[in-house]
Amino acid sequence: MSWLFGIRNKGAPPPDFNAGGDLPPVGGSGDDRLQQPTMDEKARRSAMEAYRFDSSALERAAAAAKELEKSKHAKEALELSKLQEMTKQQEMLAKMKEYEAAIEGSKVEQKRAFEEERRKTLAEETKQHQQRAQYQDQLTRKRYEEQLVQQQRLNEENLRRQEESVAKQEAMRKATIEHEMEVRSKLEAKKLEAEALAKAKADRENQDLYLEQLRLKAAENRVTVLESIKTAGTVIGSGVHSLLTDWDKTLTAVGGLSLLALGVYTAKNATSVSARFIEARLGKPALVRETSRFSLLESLKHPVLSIKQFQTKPADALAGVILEPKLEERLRDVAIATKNTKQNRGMFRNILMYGPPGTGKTMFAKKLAMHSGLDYAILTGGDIAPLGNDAVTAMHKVFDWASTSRKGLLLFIDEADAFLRKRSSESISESLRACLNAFLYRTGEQSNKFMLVLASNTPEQFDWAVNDRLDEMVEFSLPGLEERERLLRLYFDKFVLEPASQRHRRLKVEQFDFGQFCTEMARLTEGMSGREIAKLGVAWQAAAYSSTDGVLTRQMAEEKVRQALLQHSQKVEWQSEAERREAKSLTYSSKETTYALPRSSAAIEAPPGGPSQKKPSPVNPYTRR
Ligand SMILES: Nc1ncnc2c1ncn2[C@@H]1O[C@H](COP(=O)(O)OP(=O)(O)OP(=O)(O)O)[C@@H](O)[C@H]1O
Repeated sequence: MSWLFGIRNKGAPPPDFNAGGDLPPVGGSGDDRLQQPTMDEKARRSAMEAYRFDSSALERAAAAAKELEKSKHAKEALELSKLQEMTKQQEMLAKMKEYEAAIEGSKVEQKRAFEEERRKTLAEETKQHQQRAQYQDQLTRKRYEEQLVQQQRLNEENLRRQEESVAKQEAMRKATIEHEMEVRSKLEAKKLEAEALAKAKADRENQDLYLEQLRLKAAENRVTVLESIKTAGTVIGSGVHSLLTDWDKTLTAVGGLSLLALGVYTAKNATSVSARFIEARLGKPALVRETSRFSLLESLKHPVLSIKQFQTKPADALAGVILEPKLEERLRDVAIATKNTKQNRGMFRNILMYGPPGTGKTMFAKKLAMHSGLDYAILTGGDIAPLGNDAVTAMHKVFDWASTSRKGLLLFIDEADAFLRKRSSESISESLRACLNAFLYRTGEQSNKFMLVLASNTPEQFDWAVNDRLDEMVEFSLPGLEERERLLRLYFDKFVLEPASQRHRRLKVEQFDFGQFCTEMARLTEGMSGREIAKLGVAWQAAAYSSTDGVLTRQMAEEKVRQALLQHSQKVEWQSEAERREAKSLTYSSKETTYALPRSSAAIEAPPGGPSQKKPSPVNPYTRR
């Protein structure tokens, strides 16, 4: 029924206004479509449409009203339609409100955009202001700089003018002075000439007078000297006469003179003896580099160190020294013999320790001294040559000092070949020869005060007399595979594991098989000395400390070994070069206890296959495999 109130259902078909009309249908059948309307016809139809009135709707409305009147639900229908109308109106109102809100929103948006635009404009204006101000500032600066330049130019011009005028004045003044000097010198010359002439004239006139004066002065002088000699002779003569005639006086004079001479002589000798005594007991000789012996001066200088030295107890002579088992056995015998000698106050034996550097010679000598309850003193042969003529005195001082030791002294001379060379050798200087003689003199007899331990890398250079004084010769060779492994373990433990176990240290170690690692590295480090392996331990520690987290990884440790090997091969190359030049012995027999089997330099230079063959890779000639 909605169509009655002008509401048409979407699905309902539109009323057929053409039904029964005289207008032709718009669509039509296929035949009608063939007959297309003409243009006039179309115009006419549209004009008719404008004035046409549809009366069928009214008719239907009337019929419906009638029907409604008859219906008993007419009132409810009306109410319902009213309600529908109100609902629609409310919906329309809500939509209007929405539109209004949208309009308000758009106004706000418009205002915001406007404000944004205004802000941008303001910023742009400010920027332009700034640019203008900068530009003006630049202009002002430029102007100021130009003014400055102009001012400077003016100043320079003024200065130049002033300088010119000063130079002119100076030139004038100089010319005046020169003229004045010229005039004055001419006057002076004339004056001098006149004076000389006048003096010459006067001298000529007074010549006789001068000669007379000189003669008188000489006669007076002669008389005075003769008188003085006569008086002195009389006085001394009468003195000697009275001394000789009076016996008491003669005796007193002789006695007094003798006493005076004796006093001077005694004082001189007593001073030097007491000085030597004090020096021998209190101070250590300058040649001694390091000593465990107590000395008052040293203990005052290093009190803590001295107390520590007192507290150290005799330790095992081979503790921490890793050597070939046979050598260890031999050294242990040496240590026991030394200890017993000390205890029984026997005569000490002199030992020579030879072999490549860094194989533990010094280390063992120190431990030997401590083990036997002796003091030790370390000297270096290289310190003696620079002393020149004083070397002999210094050498005597060392032995004097050694002889005063109460505990007994192990005198360790490192690099002994530096001054104990063959006396026939040309390279030994006169003072070194004298020093060697002094050494030989002081070591000619066995001593129960000191034990002599010599260390050398080239013992074949020793003088025969030195060799004659040696009781035992021990060779220290480079560590073999087993010893290297033990050394690696020792220093890995000392420098890495031990610090890592201490909480306050920053050092840590990654978890890996340390034993396996040391075994592998021992195979790689062939030819390295004990010192080089000890340094490798320090390098591991340093690597850990230098890492960000303080952790030593296996990779880092391996890298350090690789670097140490590279450095080692480089050192060996240098060493062989130097030794070739000096034609020194390069090899030691590791098995025998004899030494000095010099190899000819040609043998080193030329590889077995002839000189044209490839140079052998640098292998340490001391290596024991
Ligand atoms: N056999 C070894 N066992 C343990 N450590 C060793 C050994 N050899 C060398 N070292 C280490 O190397 C360092 C130096 O050794 P040492 O001074 O005893 O060598 P050296 O043979 O006297 O050398 P040089 O001939 O150059 O004086 C020692 O402090 C020690 O850390």
